[in-house]
Amino acid sequence: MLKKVSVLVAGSWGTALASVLAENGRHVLLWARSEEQVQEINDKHTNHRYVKDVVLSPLIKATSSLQEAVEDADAVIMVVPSSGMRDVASQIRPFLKADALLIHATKGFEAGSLKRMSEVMAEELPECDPTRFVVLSGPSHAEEVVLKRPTTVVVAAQDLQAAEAAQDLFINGYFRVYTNADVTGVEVAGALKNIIGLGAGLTDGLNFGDNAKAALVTRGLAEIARLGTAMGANPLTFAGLAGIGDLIATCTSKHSRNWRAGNQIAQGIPLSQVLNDMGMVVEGVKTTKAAYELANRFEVEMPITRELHNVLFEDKSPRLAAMDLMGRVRTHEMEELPSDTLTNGWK
Ligand SMILES: NC(=O)C1=CN([C@@H]2O[C@H](COP(=O)(O)OP(=O)(O)OC[C@H]3O[C@@H](n4cnc5c(N)ncnc54)[C@H](O)[C@@H]3O)[C@@H](O)[C@H]2O)C=CC1
Ligand SMILES: O=C(CO)COP(=O)(O)O
Repeated sequence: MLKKVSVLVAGSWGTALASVLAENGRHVLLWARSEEQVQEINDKHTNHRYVKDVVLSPLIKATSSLQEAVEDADAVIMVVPSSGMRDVASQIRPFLKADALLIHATKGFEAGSLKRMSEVMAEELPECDPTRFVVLSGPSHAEEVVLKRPTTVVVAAQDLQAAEAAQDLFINGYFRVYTNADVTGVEVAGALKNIIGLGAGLTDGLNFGDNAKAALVTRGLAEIARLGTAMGANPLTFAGLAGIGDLIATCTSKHSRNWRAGNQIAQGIPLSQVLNDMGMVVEGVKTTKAAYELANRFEVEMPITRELHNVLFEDKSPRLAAMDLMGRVRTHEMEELPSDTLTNGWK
């Protein structure tokens, strides 16, 4: 029985996941970095900056002490931005029980090392069994989850019992949780969909229309699956919730910070201002850089990622990037399949 459950940290997604746990009758300890936020959550049962107009369950209590949050916890849910994962994982190491169920719901890679979040956790938490690390991902905007709108996610772990323990912890009538064994695929899909979400915001901002967005999502999925497979993922994972599911949610929703960032860039607003004004994490920007580097490392063709990289970091005009994408050398739709499969049907 998982008695003490903690969520790190009290941003949008951490607060939404804490709400699901509270709905399931769990007492949740939510780590917040500022005393003001702790007081707001404990006294007013709100977390206004991150989840507007929502009254939180009294079962959610906040603390600013990582030690208090993690000590004796049976399950710890890590929902820090990817840029903070290593630091927070190293800080909790002295307090974390080695057999605690460790779940992360972060969508990104570590900048520089290009490591997946579970790899970063494994390095910083060597006492814990990495086969029991769980990643939770899928189409799930915090804004809808706190309103108890029907949502589906996937939890992946190498160890089936760990995945099922995470499934038991979160599943309820509005939050349906599926299991999967493909940790790499679920992590890669969750991180890379944000790049395409940014691209969808750009596409919509440039009024390119529905055909262009459908193309972006479909060809985006193709390059996500290409890199993911090269990194060891099961290609089928990309047809699931963490793959096409989250692409649909991110590319079609105005809740998406990545979509909104892309949309603002299309209006000519500088990236630094977009990020500053958002006041919340836009993982897709750093992930575009990481994926561009991963594509080079694994020698995988990722044209959308490359063009977006050039728009974000090389000052390329989004219209020129779109023209260059459309003008690429002609190719087969399933170019990554073995050549005998490609010619099949034409013989
Ligand atoms: N918001 C959403 O709907 C969803 C978000 N996610 C993912 O969850 C992760 C967190 O995102 P959100 O909660 O949405 O972000 P957010 O911007 O709403 O909140 C971020 C939180 O992280 C804290 N923080 C920032 N830097 C930190 C650091 N270095 N160390 C510790 N804490 C730090 C902030 O104080 C804030 O509480 C991201 O990887 C995101 O992609 C995943 C699914 C849904
Ligand atoms: O991951 C998300 C929905 O599944 C949230 O997307 P954004 O970070 O773009 O808001």
